[in-house]
Amino acid sequence: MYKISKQFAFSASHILEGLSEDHPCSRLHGHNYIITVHLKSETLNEVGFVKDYRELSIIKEYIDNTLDHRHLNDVFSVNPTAENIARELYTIFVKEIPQIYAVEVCETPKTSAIYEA
Ligand SMILES: Nc1nc2c(c(=O)[nH]1)N=C([C@H](O)[C@H](O)COP(=O)(O)OP(=O)(O)OP(=O)(O)O)CN2
Ligand SMILES: [Zn+2]
Repeated sequence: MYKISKQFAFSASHILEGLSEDHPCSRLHGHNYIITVHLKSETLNEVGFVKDYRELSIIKEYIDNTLDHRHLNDVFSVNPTAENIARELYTIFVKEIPQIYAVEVCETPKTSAIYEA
């Protein structure tokens, strides 16, 4: 099995619902998000790629147009936790790029949430 990944970055704000009032994440705040998209394939194409990294530009377009410098509570119909964002993005991206098997969302350099199909 071959596995590749590519990272994308965006900045956005959010408020997490359902937390106690004294939880800092219940207040408006922002992150410099890093999204890692993971792809896998049992075979390579004629060039030797799972998929050309450059063909992942549709993900960058989606992130730039839909997520960057947005308030994520306005973008997603679910609470914008890292876990929920990872699953939502997986569901959107896999329709265009079926080799995607997981999406990882990092809100800080120390935290990571992965949704894997
Ligand atoms: N399982 C999850 N836990 C938390 C999420 C999440 O999406 N999933 N989100 C948050 C906050 O939005 C934000 O990520 C803050 O996280 P935290 O680790 O508390 O960030 P800090 O930089 O403040 O952490 P330090 O420990 O002070 O470095 C919270 N939890
Ligand atoms: Zn947060």
